[in-house]
Parts: sequence; structure tokens; C-alpha cells
Amino acid sequence: MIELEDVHHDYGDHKVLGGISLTLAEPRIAIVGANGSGKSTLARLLNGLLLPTSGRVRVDGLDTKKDGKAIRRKVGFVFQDPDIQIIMPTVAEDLDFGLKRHGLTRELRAAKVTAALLEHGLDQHRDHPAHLLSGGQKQLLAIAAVLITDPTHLVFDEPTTLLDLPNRHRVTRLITGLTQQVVLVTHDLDLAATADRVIVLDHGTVFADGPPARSIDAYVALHTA
Ligand SMILES: Nc1ncnc2c1ncn2[C@@H]1O[C@H](COP(=O)(O)OP(=O)(O)OP(=O)(O)O)[C@@H](O)[C@H]1O
Repeated sequence: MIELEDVHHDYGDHKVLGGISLTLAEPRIAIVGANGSGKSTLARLLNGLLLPTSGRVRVDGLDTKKDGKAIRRKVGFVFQDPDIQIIMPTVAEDLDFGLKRHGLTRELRAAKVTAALLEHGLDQHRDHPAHLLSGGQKQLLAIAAVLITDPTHLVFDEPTTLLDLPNRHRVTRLITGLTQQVVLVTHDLDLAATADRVIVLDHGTVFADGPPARSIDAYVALHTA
């Protein structure tokens, strides 16, 4: 469970989030909102990538201000642009990279990497340079590299925005099949509609929060002139 208690976030003088309190307990939660409404900022607060200017963010009782390292192990974060996330030269090395910090033996790491390559259809690309993959394959690799470390919660920041339709479907299927808790920032209202709960942000505050159809209707109405 992720809890936000009167969370404010400013970038210098720019107040971006103004007093957000939420208890995120549903398995799948989508956050939608116009450009600049504060969605990515909110997402980054959930695993301590950003700390609130005031207020508190807790994950399973741990506070992001005090327990950042433990929280980042629990909460995996997938960025919109996989190029930001892919670090190592080859596909297999990139998958292995995150595991190295988890103190697993070389054999166990190799088995996990092979399983992840197979699961995500990347086994043909094991030793290929990661930067030569297609956009869709890169996004799958970025997601696989987060999943391989066994987080209990996943935050996705616009995971389908840069993808063509077939890859959007593939990534959507992958996300909707996950058993971990998922918090998803998206402009893709079809993807948001698959969530258990949709939160609409507007100018840094919660404008609507509830079942997908109701929240999405409220969001569409807000932006219908
Ligand atoms: N590192 C930063 N420094 C200063 N201002 C920032 C920073 N990151 C974001 N902002 C500003 O904060 C506001 C909210 O940005 P944020 O990225 O959270 O919005 P968003 O809802 O995710 O937008 P989008 O849909 O365009 O991705 C914007 O006005 C943005 O310019």
C-alpha cells in the first residue's frame, strides 16, 4: 500500500503539487491529466526518486524521506523513454545489471536473465547491443530489467506513449497481466480504462478519483470546451 499525506511539491518557486492525500491500495491505479498537471512529479514521489517539499509518502509503512533505499527495492519505476533506463551495452548485460545489487550468485543471476529473455521474447537478442533494438523491444527490455528484481509495486510513467500500435498492445497486455501493484501514468485512456481506479490530476490537485468510467468522463468533460 502506498500512502500520500498532504503532499506538496515545488520546483523552486513553481508549486506543482498542492496538498495531495491518497491511499493507493488497489492492484491497478491509473493517473491521467493534462500536460503539466503534475503526473510525472507524483509518480516520482512514489518511489523516492523525488522527495515531497512537505507532507509524507509511505510505502508499506516505510517513509520515502528515511527509507529511500528499501523503497526503491520495493517500487520499480519504468520511464517513458527506455533509452534513459537501458544502461549496459547488451540486452543480457542490461538485465543482469539490476540483479548484481541484489547479492545473487552468478548462476542464479544467469538463470533469471535467461528466463526473462524468454518471457519477453528477447532471447534472440541476448548478445545484441541494446541500443539497436526497436522502440518496442527497448520498452520490453526496460520493463523486464525492472521486473527481474522482483519489486512488489511498479510505477509506469507513460509506458506506451512512444510506441506504435502493435507494441502498445504488447506492452498493455504485459502490464495488465502483472500481479504486482501497478500505478500507471498515462495519456492512453484505453489503458487507463483497464485500471481498478483512475485518478485525474488538474493543476497539481486531484480533480476526480474513482472507477475508470466515472473518472475518465470527468476528465473528458473538464477538457471539452
Ligand atoms: N525538474 C523540474 N524542474 C522544474 N520544473 C519542472 C521539473 N519537472 C517538471 N517541472 C514542471 O512541473 C510541472 C509538472 O510537470 P510534470 O512532468 O509532473 O507534469 P505531467 O503531468 O507529467 O506532464 P506531461 O503530461 O507533459 O508529461 C510542469 O510545469 C513542468 O514544467
